[in-house]
Amino acid sequence: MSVHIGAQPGDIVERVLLPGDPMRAKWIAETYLKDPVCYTQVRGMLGYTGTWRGVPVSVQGTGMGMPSASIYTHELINEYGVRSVIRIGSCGAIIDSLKLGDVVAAIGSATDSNMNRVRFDGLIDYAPVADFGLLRTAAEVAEGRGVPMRVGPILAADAFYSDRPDLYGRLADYGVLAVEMESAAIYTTAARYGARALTILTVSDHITREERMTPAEREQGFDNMVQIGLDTAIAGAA
Ligand SMILES: O=P(O)(O)O[C@H]1O[C@H](CO)[C@@H](O)[C@H]1O
Ligand SMILES: O=c1cc[nH]c(=O)[nH]1
Repeated sequence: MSVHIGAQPGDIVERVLLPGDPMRAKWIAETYLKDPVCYTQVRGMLGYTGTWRGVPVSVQGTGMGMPSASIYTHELINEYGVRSVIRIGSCGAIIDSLKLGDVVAAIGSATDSNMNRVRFDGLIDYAPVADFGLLRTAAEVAEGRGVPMRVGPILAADAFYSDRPDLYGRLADYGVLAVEMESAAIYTTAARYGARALTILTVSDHITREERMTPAEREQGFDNMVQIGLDTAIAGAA
């Protein structure tokens, strides 16, 4: 086992879905995967492996925020040989044209996190981006399913409760679609260790309209996103 994941070598397969919420990982495993096996309960951050359309897939909770997500992404890639990670999360819409339940894929992730400033000594504004192959596959899968999926940049924020909500409006002026809290760290960690990463999100809140899903909807109301994530994860392996 690694420091934060209680799995043995071989328990986790090379393609992993990453919800922030560990209870969403449990729901996905029990709802979509065949013969799911829970391989870790360390810190309550549940992880499962099963099969989707006959192909082995793992699903691992990451917790909230970039420090937590980067721990799980690092250990999955470096300790368990994971080659592709697809975050499936909730987000707050920044732009007006998104509504609750809409699906978003993050082509790139702006961030207020200090982690990459430390990495590059504050000299470079590193641009965390999605793997193009995964993004293209997800776009094709969404289209094939008839699910409109908005592709664009998002914000990965350290704070859920921001003291600077005025910045959301400015980000919208620059085409930033939505805010969540992990994508920049997952994209950066995957890039650093030669793995592929994508973030797909479902709009659970609207930042300016003050609309929001219930906690139960955030845990289990994401069918379109989950199935796009699963089909994208197994593309080429089926
Ligand atoms: O629904 P998840 O995947 O946890 O993602 C979003 O929800 C949490 C905040 O409520 C943060 O983790 C944010 O990124
Ligand atoms: O990080 C997040 C996730 C969902 N909704 C938000 O407003 N922020």
